[in-house]
This record gives sequence, structure tokens and C-alpha cells, in this order.
Amino acid sequence: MLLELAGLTSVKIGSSVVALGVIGFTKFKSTNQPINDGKKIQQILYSNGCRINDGIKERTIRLHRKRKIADGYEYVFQLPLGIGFEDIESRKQLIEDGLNIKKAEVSLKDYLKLRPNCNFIRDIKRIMNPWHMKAMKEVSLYFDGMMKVRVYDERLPNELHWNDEQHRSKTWSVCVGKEREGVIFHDFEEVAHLIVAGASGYGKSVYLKSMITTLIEQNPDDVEFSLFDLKEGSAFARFKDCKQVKRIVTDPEDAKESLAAIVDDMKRQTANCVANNYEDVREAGIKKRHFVVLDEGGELAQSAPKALEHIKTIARLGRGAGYRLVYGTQYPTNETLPSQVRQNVGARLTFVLQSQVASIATIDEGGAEELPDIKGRGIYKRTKKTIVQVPFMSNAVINEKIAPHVNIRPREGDVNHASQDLCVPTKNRKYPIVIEET
Ligand SMILES: Nc1ncnc2c1ncn2[C@@H]1O[C@H](COP(=O)(O)OP(=O)(O)OP(=O)(O)O)[C@@H](O)[C@H]1O
Repeated sequence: MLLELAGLTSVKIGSSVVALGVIGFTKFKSTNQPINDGKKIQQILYSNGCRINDGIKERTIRLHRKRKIADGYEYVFQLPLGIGFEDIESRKQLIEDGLNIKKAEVSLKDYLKLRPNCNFIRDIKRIMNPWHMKAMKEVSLYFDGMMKVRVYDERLPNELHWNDEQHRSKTWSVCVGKEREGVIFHDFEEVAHLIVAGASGYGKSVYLKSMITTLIEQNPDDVEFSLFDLKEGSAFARFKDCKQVKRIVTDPEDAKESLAAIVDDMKRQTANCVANNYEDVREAGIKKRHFVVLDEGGELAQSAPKALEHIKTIARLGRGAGYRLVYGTQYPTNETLPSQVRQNVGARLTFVLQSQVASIATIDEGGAEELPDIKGRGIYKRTKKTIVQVPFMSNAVINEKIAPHVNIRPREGDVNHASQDLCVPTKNRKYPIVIEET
């Protein structure tokens, strides 16, 4: 027994000595590398031309301070005169790659997992193999007079599910996704319209469906929808019997007429507000919000360009009248996203796009073409762009959530609901808005 114990102890000591030897070897191998990420960033940028030589002295970015943040470190640099932040931002990928160069950066935990058994040599080889080593660091850059580089030890999660924390009852805020600093929301009362772009298969339709479901759940009595499903006509089909859905349009030709009807309703709503000395529906105390959601707005540019004129009008006048535009497209170009639409849409969410040109057409700058090949990974941009992992809501969850709102009833074409729904008296309104049919 004693002998057995002594044997086991000596094997353990032996393996620890080997493990320590491996650690020592690893550290020895990496001694010619700068250890600190701040120094690495400085070196990467210096080697890539971020330096100014005025003939007397060469200057480059200078590390000012470093601080711990959740999930990593923030390095604050001073930029020398003559080097702009944009210039450095364009090298973000270089910085990230440089920080993630695969080398024997194995943690003590990995070594302690080694067991003195027949797999010992195989396990050492595995943890020493650069392709199994961590390449997880992610970087984000900011500028507020000083350049801040945040280096996160872990990447954003590759999948995120909708949960109750993302539910904001009675508000018009819809979760956009998880970013580094937390979860962010798009508030349709703050920014009325949203463009949702992305190459095929990265999460555009899933997000539009989740957004519709969330809005129904949060404001069942005040939200209404006109859904334009111009791809295959199947993405929004599950909402067809929801009482909040006024119309589902699948044909671009029909879209023109429906959009014209929406614009008429919207203009009447505006006229009534004005006639009653209200600036907008909010001041008038009207709670109803009408969402015009298009999945593949690009179809309109091709098949019914005149319908795009109505989209421009909704983007321009919708906010005050309580109309919200959510314009989805997988082909963002100057034709499918005319400048009049872009100028009036204050927020964009884009998944990965095929080219920099498509990214510029969507968020006015490149970046979406460089997003990793991860479904649901996107950029949300209002004034600044934020990389997010958009939450995923399965069709089963959508069905469950909308089930209480399904109501078989006559739809557009059977009776004209439009004019009835425009005038909704509320507690806050001093004077009811009267709509006169002409
Ligand atoms: N947020 C997400 N997180 C994880 N996986 C997702 C997410 N969104 C979508 N997916 C996955 O990607 C698939 C394709 O998504 P979706 O149908 O939304 O693509 P799309 O961009 O609308 O493509 P298309 O325009 O061709 O219809 C989904 O079936 C789902 O498996």
C-alpha cells in the first residue's frame, strides 16, 4: 500500500516536473515576443506605418495608461500630431490578428489537466499545437481625444437566445443584440425607422420576425402592421391571422397599391394632427403605431420602382404620424436604398454583406463585409457602429408568443379598416381627432 502510494506520488511529481518544464520551455520560446498587449499594439501599429518623422524625431502612438475592464483590458494611447484615429481604425483587423498570433500561450490550468496516463504525450502535443491554442481576443477602438483600445479575452457569443430580460412591456424598444458593454435596444419612439440588411442566410428574416413578435407581445393593443413579404411570400405567413396585422402583401405590384393606401392614411393622420394644433401623434396622445415592414425591399426597386416613391414618403413623414418603416434588404445599393430613404432612417442593422460597396450603401462605411462568418453577428449603427450578436428566436417560440393574438377576422379587401383605425381616442387627448372622409 505504502509502496503504491509512493509510486503514485512519484508519478505525480514526475508529471508536474514535466509540466513545469513545458511551461518553462513555452515561456522561453516566447521571450522574444512582447508580453503586454499594450506594447504589442504599439509595435503592430509602428510596423504598419503609424509613425511620423519630422526630420528631427520619430513619433508614434504612446501608451498612456491601462485599466482592467469586464472581460479584458483597456489601453489608452496618445496619438501623435498627424496620425488620425480613422487611419488606425482601418487597421483594427491587423491589431486583432497580431494579438491572436497563435503561439504557446497555454494556461496553468491546461497543464494541471495533464494526467500521468498513456495519453500524456498525446495531451502535451495537443496543448502545444498552435492550432489548438486560444485565438480568442477581440478588439474595439474608440476615440475621445485619446485612443482607447479595448482588448477582450473572449469573443462575443456565437449564439444568443431571446429571453424575458429582453422584454420591455408597453415600450417600443426591441432588443438588437448583445455587445461588449451589455445588451442594446432599438427604441422606435426615439429613432422611428430601421434598415435591416444582410447577405442571404445570416439572420435578416429571423430578426424581422422576432421584432414583429416582440412588438405584438409588448403592445398588443397599440401596434399594427403592414407586412410586405416580397421574397417567397413565406417569411411572414405565420402572422397572417394576428389581429395586429392589417395586411400581408407578397406581390410587388400589389405592394404599390398597398403602399399608396398607407401613404394616404399617414397623410390624413398628419393633417388631423395639424388641424388640432398637435405637432405629432405623441403630442396628440395617440398610442397607435403602424409598422411597415418589408422583407426584400430590393424587389420593389426591380419590379415596382414607383412603389419606392411611397417608401421615401413614409421614411420622410412617418415619424410624426406614428408610422414606422423597417426596410429589409439583402442587396443594399443606391438603387434599392435610395438616398432619400437613408437620410430619413436614423438606424441600421446589418449582418454580413458581400462587399464594401454594399456596406457603404447601408451604414455609410465599410465593415459589414468583414464581419465573421457567424449567423446573427451584425453591426448596429446610429451615430457610432456597434458589433452585436443578435438574439435568435425560433419559429416554435414565435408561434407560442403570437398564439394569444391570433384572431380570424376580415382583412383588407373585405372591409376598409384604414379610416376606422386612424382615430384612436386616448385618456391624454384633450380633443378627439375627427377624420372626415372626402
Ligand atoms: N440571430 C441568430 N443567431 C443564430 N442563428 C441564426 C440567427 N438568425 C438566423 N440564424 C440562422 O440562420 C438561418 C437563416 O436565417 P434567415 O432566414 O433570417 O436568413 P436571411 O438573411 O433572411 O436569408 P434570406 O434572405 O435568404 O432569407 C436561420 O434558419 C437560422 O438557423
